[in-house]
Amino acid sequence: MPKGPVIVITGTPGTGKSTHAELLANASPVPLKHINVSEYVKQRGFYEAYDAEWQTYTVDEDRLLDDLETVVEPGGVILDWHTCEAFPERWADLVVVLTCDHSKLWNRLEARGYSLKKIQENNEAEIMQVVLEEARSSYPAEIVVELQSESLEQLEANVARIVEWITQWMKNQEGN
Ligand SMILES: Nc1ncnc2c1ncn2[C@@H]1O[C@H](COP(=O)(O)OP(=O)(O)O)[C@@H](O)[C@H]1O
Repeated sequence: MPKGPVIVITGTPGTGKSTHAELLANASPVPLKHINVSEYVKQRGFYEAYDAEWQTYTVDEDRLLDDLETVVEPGGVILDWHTCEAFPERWADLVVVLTCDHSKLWNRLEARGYSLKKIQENNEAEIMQVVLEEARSSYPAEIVVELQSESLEQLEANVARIVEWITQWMKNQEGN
């Protein structure tokens, strides 16, 4: 039996993935290992190059996924990344897509010191719902949940909702 579910938390940069993942890891009824995939890629050198113009790393997906497979396989993991289509469909028990009003998102990314170009790119992606579409085309509809992340109230409610989902998931596992 898996140790716990595998929860993908995705969304445009700045929507609140890491904030949600940290709170969720603390509040979860089963231990969940929070993997911030961007940090993981940097720490382990799973990238091919650094693109200075876009201030991003070109990820070596084969190496990343090979490594992550062993981490994800036992279960009990939160995968926190701004994209989700690279993960094999079978990995995820739940895919949470965070969304945020684009003007609020703009302010968050500005506060983070992103270049104007990068803010614009992400802002546009949020307006076009790029990550949501990606999640919907990569996973079964019943495991994809869209949650708004614009206020602290929503943050708390979202975490509580996912905790409830985990509790139910654990019960279903016991029943199997
Ligand atoms: N629901 C929310 N309400 C208010 N502020 C939030 C919310 N979610 C995230 N933030 C703030 O937005 C910024 C970006 O959040 P972060 O979790 O780092 O985003 P991501 O991991 O998606 O890039 C942080 O300053 C965080 O405190």
